[in-house]
Amino acid sequence: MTSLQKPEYDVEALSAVLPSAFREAMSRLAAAVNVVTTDGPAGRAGFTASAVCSVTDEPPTLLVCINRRASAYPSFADNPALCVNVLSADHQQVSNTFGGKTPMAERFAQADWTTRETGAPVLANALAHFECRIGQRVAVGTHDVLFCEIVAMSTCDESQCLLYFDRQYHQLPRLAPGG
Ligand SMILES: NC(=O)c1ccc[n+]([C@@H]2O[C@H](COP(=O)([O-])OP(=O)(O)OC[C@H]3O[C@@H](n4cnc5c(N)ncnc54)[C@H](O)[C@@H]3O)[C@@H](O)[C@H]2O)c1
Ligand SMILES: Cc1cc2c(cc1C)N(C[C@H](O)[C@H](O)[C@H](O)COP(=O)(O)O)c1[nH]c(=O)[nH]c(=O)c1N2
Repeated sequence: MTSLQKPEYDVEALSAVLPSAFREAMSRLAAAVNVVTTDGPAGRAGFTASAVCSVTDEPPTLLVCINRRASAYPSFADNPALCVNVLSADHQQVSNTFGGKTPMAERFAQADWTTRETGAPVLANALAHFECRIGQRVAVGTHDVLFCEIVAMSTCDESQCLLYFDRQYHQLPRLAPGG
């Protein structure tokens, strides 16, 4: 299903909490950093996203939250597929470029890309990539939550993890098995 659904709770009541206080508290929630990409009839686009989460493994599904004001939004609104590229520690500059006010062509020129199952750009040397068909789209406040069914994946065991915590990037090393 691809229709936009209304949330079942009261967004007005939630907005009593100041956005600035919410962001301050959220800055303590360390998150993996991803570049989410799409291509198709509505054009190629990508943006840096920390709001990415596993939903269920039956069927394998994740969610992505995208601000409707983002320049990438029109492409994600109308294309049927996306790719979540999980960034490695080597991708900090890629994250900055896709998270800033940079034209799309310049963003993609920063790194090497391939296409596989869906046509959404797949980032070379990402820690993992999840190619997805976008299913339900739910509007919540300023963002759309995209529920994404996985159609292809890959992982890479060579690199360290890139984390965003306290408004700064951090590198998390891979431990030896059992370590
Ligand atoms: N979910 C998001 O949309 C999101 C997440 C992270 C960063 N950003 C954007 O990146 C820029 C730098 O962010 P920062 O972390 O350095 O400082 P910040 O103070 O803007 O954000 C702190 C934390 O609050 C959350 N957040 C920020 N903006 C949000 C939004 N519009 N909706 C929902 N959650 C939001 C994120 O968890 C973020 O890490 C800002 O423009 C911010 O809006 C957006
Ligand atoms: C570390 C980090 C994490 C996120 C972001 C930024 C950064 C630096 N941004 C913001 C998003 O990448 C940014 O708004 C756009 O790429 C730039 O906006 P324009 O494309 O110029 O409109 C962001 N935006 C969003 O809609 N959902 C998200 O989960 C995140 N997460």
